[in-house]
Amino acid sequence: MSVLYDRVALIGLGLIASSMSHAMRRTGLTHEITGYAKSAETRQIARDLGLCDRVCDSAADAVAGADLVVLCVPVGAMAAVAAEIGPALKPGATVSDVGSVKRAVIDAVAPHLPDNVHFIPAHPIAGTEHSGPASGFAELFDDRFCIIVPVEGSDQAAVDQLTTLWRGMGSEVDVMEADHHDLVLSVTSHTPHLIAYTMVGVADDLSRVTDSEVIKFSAAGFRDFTRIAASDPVMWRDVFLNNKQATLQILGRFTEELFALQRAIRRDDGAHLEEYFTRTRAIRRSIIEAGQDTDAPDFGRSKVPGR
Ligand SMILES: NC(=O)c1ccc[n+]([C@@H]2O[C@H](COP(=O)([O-])OP(=O)(O)OC[C@H]3O[C@@H](n4cnc5c(N)ncnc54)[C@H](O)[C@@H]3O)[C@@H](O)[C@H]2O)c1
Ligand SMILES: O=C(O)C(=O)C[C@]1(C(=O)O)C=C[C@@H](O)C=C1
Repeated sequence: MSVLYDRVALIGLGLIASSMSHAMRRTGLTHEITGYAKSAETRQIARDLGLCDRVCDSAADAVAGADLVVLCVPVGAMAAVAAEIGPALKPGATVSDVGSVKRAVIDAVAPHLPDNVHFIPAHPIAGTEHSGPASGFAELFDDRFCIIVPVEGSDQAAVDQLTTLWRGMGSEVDVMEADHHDLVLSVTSHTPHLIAYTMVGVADDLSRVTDSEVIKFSAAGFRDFTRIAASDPVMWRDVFLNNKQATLQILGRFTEELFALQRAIRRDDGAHLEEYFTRTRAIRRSIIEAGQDTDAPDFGRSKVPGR
């Protein structure tokens, strides 16, 4: 594949940025990668790993002269980063992000960007429970979706170039409107994470009662929950605070269904339970048939070499 952007700046050097760096280098999508992260410790780890061609000590230095700038920081940090880089951006550059929430990121970032850059938000639907500069790997985005969320007036040529980059990193690209993205992701990603956090929290409370039998005898279902609930606390705090409306809407639906199942159990209503579980089993099967279940059969992706 040929070079798509001469210089790419990655702001925030965690799981997603480090995976992007590996994925871009895998097929030579850029000549130079610069990077910046808030903590000096992270910047040093990134230097030791050779994650970027240059790790800079300020975000403004990292973006100077970059043709593509990708904000890879927690959603709650996007506004401050955009304010810092705004005056240093190269005219004509594309600014994108990888935040898990789109409407709040657009509202936070857009006001800080000059008119002469292209702002094209994006969200790779790929991740793991690990974080930090050492957690990335080149295959993270392979056969996963990346959703591009063009804003009003987005330049089509710039959108096409970013689409080609994500395809070059292994992803399939789809386009969505921001509010729709946030509702869909609250169903498929955000609320499931909250439920996993809750279930593991309940088990942790219980383990004090049962003298850690919950941990000792944890079955496959619970282990899957623990993987999800090990995800980065700051990232997920920011996801929920910035996708409040959709999360509360889906949680409302979730608790209604939970109460209905609770009532079915109390009333010995086996028919309701069996009908419900038959319906949900069909969803799992349709995901597998659509080829979206790239994680099965292990627990997540913890067996990927080097992680
Ligand atoms: N982890 C996932 O599964 C996943 C998947 C898709 C998208 N995302 C999104 O990608 C973004 C990054 O997530 P990640 O998993 O790579 O997180 P991470 O915790 O691995 O990395 C975040 C990085 O941002 C840096 N950072 C934090 N605040 C900063 C600031 N103010 N200025 C500069 N750097 C700062 C941290 O030092 C760290 O290097 C988030 O917005 C997240 O919602 C995550
Ligand atoms: O596999 C995981 O660990 C993930 O949770 C990744 C996952 C998700 O699928 O929900 C999490 C957050 C994102 O924004 C995108 C992907």
